[in-house]
Amino acid sequence: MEYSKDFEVYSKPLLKAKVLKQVLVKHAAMKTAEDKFKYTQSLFMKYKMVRDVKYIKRAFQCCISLKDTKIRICGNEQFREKKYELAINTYTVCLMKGTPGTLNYALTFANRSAALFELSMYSSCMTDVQRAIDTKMYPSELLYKLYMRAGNANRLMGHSNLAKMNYEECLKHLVYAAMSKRQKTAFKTDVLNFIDMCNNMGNLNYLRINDQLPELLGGPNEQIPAFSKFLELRCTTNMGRGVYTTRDLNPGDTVAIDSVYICRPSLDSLNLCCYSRCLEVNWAVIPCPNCRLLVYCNEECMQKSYVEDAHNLECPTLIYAPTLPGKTMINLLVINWFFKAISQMGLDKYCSIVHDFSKTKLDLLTRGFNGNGQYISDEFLTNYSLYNDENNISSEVSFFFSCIATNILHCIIKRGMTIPKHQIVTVGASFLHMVKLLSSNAIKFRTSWGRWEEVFARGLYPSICLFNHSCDANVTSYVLDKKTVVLKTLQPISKGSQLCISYGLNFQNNNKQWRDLHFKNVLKFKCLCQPCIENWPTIRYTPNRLSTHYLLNPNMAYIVSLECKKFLEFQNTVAKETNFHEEEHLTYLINFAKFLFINVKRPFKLYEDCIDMLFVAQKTMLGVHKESPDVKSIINYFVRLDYL
Ligand SMILES: C[S@@+](CC[C@H](N)C(=O)[O-])C[C@H]1O[C@@H](n2cnc3c(N)ncnc32)[C@H](O)[C@@H]1O
Repeated sequence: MEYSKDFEVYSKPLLKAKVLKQVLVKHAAMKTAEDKFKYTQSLFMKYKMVRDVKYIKRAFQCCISLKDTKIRICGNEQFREKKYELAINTYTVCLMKGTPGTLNYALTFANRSAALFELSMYSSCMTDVQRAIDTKMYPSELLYKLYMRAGNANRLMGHSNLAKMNYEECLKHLVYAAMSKRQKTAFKTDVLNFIDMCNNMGNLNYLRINDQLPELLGGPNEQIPAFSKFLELRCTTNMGRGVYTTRDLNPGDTVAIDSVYICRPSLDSLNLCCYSRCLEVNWAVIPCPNCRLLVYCNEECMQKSYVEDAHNLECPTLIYAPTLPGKTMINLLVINWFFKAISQMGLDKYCSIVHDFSKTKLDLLTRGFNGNGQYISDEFLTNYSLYNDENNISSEVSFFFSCIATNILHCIIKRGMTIPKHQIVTVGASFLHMVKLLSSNAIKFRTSWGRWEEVFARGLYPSICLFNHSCDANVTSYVLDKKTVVLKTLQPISKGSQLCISYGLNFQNNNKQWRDLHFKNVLKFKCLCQPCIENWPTIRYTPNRLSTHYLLNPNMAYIVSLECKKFLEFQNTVAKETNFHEEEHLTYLINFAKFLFINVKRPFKLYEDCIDMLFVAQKTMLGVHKESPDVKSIINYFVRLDYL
């Protein structure tokens, strides 16, 4: 089983009592979530299955058991070894462990600013310099260094006036520096040279490209405002609901823009602001001083998250989150979802809504729509009614999910929340529903740093969840910022066809055998897309040369071969240019894709190549690479979104 290691926590006492088998059978036979929860709760009491260990250390933080000053020293060593990313994270851990307003806190901000500077993250560096100064604890004999760093950061960002002010402050504080007269004179000369440089360079302002959201094709859909007006939901017996188009679509059309409902980071990720309306990647974060687990860009994001994300309510429970069995991000999402919901509607209303939901049999095409017939991404019931693949999970996983739900509820109560007796089962059953729903619907954000990849957050986007998967996706997602995902068509799509995204697998790179295995083990459904049904070869085995075999219309042979030759030239020349993502190239790629779409049979190598190029070109046009105001960030941060 996928969760076997974690499952042991709960299965061990049952195995010891020789009852596991019958428990699984009995649990599987129960029809409702409420019955499953009640039964699991009774087992928890009888066999003492609760897991409520406060976290001792987080996976990433080998040094968390050290005192905060020692952690900073550890960061300094990593800095000296030029492991700047690691050093930044170690300093962040030090802030989590430390006490605001102390000397060590001030020094940590200052040291982190130095590492940020080395990675050319100048605006984050400036933020930390300012924080170090604001503590008023930073040693006065070292202040000149901070101002020098601030001057350099501002100068390199093109803010010459600000840089000059920093350099002047630096000179003022140089008198307190513990260095010889000669050293001071040499240092002063350097600073004056920098001031001269600032005088000659003027004041640059970096442009942030494409900050605006693209517009939905034809405007928003009346029923599902996150969709273009040309999309509709339809239901089929083998795929359930799916998204279809009511007119022909071109590659590049914006068909959906969805906002995150809830999102939670991996606890090993120390660079993502946890405020759900921000979710920016930020290397100069501050931790929540209470749970010391979630981090934020600044005080403002933290305060907003306390109120809007109900972090003030969930915070005490989070102390158990890292040691709870199961997938930590899913557990965090359940906790966050519950507290967000009760902060908006109160516990009584919450219980009445989830109870009614469990008793009502909903039509597939109307579930999730509110009383006005609309499907709204940030409404509770829209999300709570998402597809739940409970029929596809094994009896072990199903019981394991019940255990997680029971354990989360136990932790919440243990940390001080009062839930009246008559509501306990309703709340517990709702947790079970959420665990299942989130396990199959919460989208993963991955980053790649060179070859290394990590899932750094998971979030729920209810409108994107309506799209089915294809190993030949004709729609792709672009994560503008983590709170907004834009879906654009990647291929021509004929009127009446289904729009599909990729859940992380494609026929080009993954052969059918490999895909089948992943569908069975991870995604838990049998894929019914065209490449799977027709067993398309991977791109490696798709010949490059045009033959009559590929032509849909033999009369077009000459023109098709001419256009293919032109495309090969385009590939060769444009790939060598650095500015190939310009609008005219995008238009050329769109037209070539449309031309091949009606004239050749797939899979066809040049068509697939063209779609690959379109993906990159669209991404650049959307400015997805901009990521942070640190223009020259050397870390090529990249976000990919999938379910796998
Ligand atoms: C996120 S939901 C997609 C929307 C869902 N069809 C609904 O009715 O709400 C994912 C589920 O849709 C179904 N599905 C998606 N893509 C499929 C495919 N290519 N073949 C078969 N079933 C698919 C599977 O049951 C899968 O677990």
